[in-house]
Amino acid sequence: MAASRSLTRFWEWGRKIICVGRNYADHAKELKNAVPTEPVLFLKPPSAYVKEGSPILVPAYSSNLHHEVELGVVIGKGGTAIPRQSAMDHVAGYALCLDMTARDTQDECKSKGLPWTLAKAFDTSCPVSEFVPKEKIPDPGNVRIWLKVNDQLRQDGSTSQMIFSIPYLISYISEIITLEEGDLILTGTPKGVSSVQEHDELQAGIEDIVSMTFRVDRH
Ligand SMILES: CC(=O)CC(=O)C(=O)O
Ligand SMILES: [Mg+2]
Repeated sequence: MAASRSLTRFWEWGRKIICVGRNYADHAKELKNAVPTEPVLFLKPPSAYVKEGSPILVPAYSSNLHHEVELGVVIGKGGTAIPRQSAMDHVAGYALCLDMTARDTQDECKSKGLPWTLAKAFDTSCPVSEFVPKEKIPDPGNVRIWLKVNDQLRQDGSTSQMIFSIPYLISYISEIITLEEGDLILTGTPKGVSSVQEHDELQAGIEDIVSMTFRVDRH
């Protein structure tokens, strides 16, 4: 008999990680990107997951690895073309996530018109916290997410600043990509992204609901 799986360990399910870019106007502006009128989507593979206790690895080809703290939405019930009105019924819970980004590689990909895979999808590019059940965040559209590097606050934003709301994103994404139980949606980062170096310590949290700590290492 197959062992039953629990969404509290969603990162073990091997499901999709769907990321939304430029969902905060202040971050789009700090990188001199246009504020989008439609969600910008990209993917990470499940091999991008890393949990506390293991390091975030700087890819050998990058010398400018950035942190991006983001609220992650864990899908509990799959669907295609999910209406916005019932989108939150598909959410099992949340996780605090980092969308680690090789910014120098991303800039090069952008200038050559190439996809962002090398910049965004490498092993350990998606550090995640423990699973946060839905009931613990009654209003995911208005929570503080923050990140410190070596005890210095770098990112401190509220999900109320998102351009596209969580129900809108679930509905929009599911029109294009069928959502499955165990999928994770990264909802974009607020301003304050910056470089991390080998041996840095990253601490991040969703208010005082959940926090996590990671060390940075080199391949
Ligand atoms: C410019 C980016 O890397 C977009 C992104 O991931 C974001 O969160 O915004
Ligand atoms: Mg991001």
